[in-house]
Amino acid sequence: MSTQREMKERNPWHRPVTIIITVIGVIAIVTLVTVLVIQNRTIAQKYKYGIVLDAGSSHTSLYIYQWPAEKDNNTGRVEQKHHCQVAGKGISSYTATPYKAGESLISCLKEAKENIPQKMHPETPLYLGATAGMRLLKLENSSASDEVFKAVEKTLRGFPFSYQGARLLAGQEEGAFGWVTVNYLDDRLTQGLETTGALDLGGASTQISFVSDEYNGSESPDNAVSFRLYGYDYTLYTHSFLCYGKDQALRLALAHQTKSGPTAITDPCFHNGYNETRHYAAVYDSPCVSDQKPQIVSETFIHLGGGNFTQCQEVIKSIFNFTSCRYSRCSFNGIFQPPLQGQFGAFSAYFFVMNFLNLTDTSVPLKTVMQKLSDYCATPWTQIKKEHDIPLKYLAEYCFSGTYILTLMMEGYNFTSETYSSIKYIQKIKNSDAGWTLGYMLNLTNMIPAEAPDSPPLTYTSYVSVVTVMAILLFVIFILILYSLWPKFNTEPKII
Ligand SMILES: Nc1nc2c(ncn2[C@@H]2O[C@H](COP(=O)(O)OP(=O)(O)O)[C@@H](O)[C@H]2O)c(=O)[nH]1
Repeated sequence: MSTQREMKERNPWHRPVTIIITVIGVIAIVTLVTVLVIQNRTIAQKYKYGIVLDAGSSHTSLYIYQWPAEKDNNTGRVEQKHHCQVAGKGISSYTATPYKAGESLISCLKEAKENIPQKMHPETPLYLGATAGMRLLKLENSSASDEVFKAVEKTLRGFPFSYQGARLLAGQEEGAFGWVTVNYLDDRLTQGLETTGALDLGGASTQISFVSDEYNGSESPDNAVSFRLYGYDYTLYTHSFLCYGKDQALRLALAHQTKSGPTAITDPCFHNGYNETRHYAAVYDSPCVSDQKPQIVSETFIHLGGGNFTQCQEVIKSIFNFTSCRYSRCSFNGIFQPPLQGQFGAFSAYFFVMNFLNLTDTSVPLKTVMQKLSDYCATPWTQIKKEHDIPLKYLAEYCFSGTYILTLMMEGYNFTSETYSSIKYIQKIKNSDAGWTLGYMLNLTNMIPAEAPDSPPLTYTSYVSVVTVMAILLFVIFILILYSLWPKFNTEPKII
């Protein structure tokens, strides 16, 4: 002890040197870590934005997406920042007053202005895609559809965003972009993992899209969409059935039951006690059923409920045509479909309906699911109305919609009681809605590269951790070297 004290006393700069080196070392480490963390945070807080309007048959939705600015054209995750549901019906319902289709979008576009920083407005791309509602309107009245598009375009151009066009999506695009959305959000594309199929049920059309090892696009090439994403090649099977969305399918079912022009029908897909007067003109006012319109005996018919699941299934089966198939295998209506493969995500109305019916758990045996739906359909209308406080128009249709979903899947697409559990009913994946809009924007902004981008070997967090640990290690080694040199320092004053 006394020798040490003597050494310190004889070596006047011994303590100050230690203190100074320690202080400098600590300052260096703190500075290094602070710079790394601040640098990281500043970059991550800068976002870019994109807006997509989904002009569907039943309504229009606006989605705002955001992604970290520095991860443009890279693997950076694009996520949904905001969703706004446009009040009123879909744009295809404004044929008599097209300007109102444009006006209907204004409040959601104003919300978009509030949700995106002002300085980013001019560089925020704005897209509108219209689906089956407008596809039907175009078939029915092409000039009316043009007028609606013009009105919508006028409104969109009046906002400070970078307007990129309003257009009608083809059925294949709707199916393929829904598939891209699901697999992008599930992080399957960057890693080349086995993909998830996509089942989308809208109001006017329904899409099925999946990759099958037994499909390379040579049989029925119209159903093939090929992609190269992140260095992996995909040949996707996709088909969109126009008129088989749940609202048009209900018209097909009603048309089937009223083809002889009766004044009343007992519909097994509606609850016992249900009783509504319907106009023939309204039921048949769609290109999906207009050619089946009976010679009218009366303007209206009484729509009574029968509440019978099995009979409802029979009615629904009759809207599918299973008789002709010119391919090796078909789903229905003579449309080719390869064997089902892998997991499937079922979204949009698949989710709304099955969620309402408490039937989203597909690990429950299909037999039990059918029994529960059968019990629900057999529940009297007065009791259903007492138990649920939602608009009666929607409430009345869940027995039909649930039965339609199961029949479409089992009879139409050929799922079995064994493969039913490969379906997951989904609404959102990591806070972004499942649907075609995200895939559409990713494609149009070139956000998914064909080749795998050169990514740094470490994630940013690992990089910061490694640099910090190495800095501390170097500092400790530096101190140890210094200590090993101390005897030399200590002897010098002694010599003096
Ligand atoms: N129960 C319920 N049904 C919905 C909801 N949103 C839409 N639907 C219905 O689900 C169907 C499909 O809706 P959507 O996917 O928006 O189809 P689109 O309008 O054709 O694009 C339509 O029949 C809608 O009326 C919802 O939040 N709840």
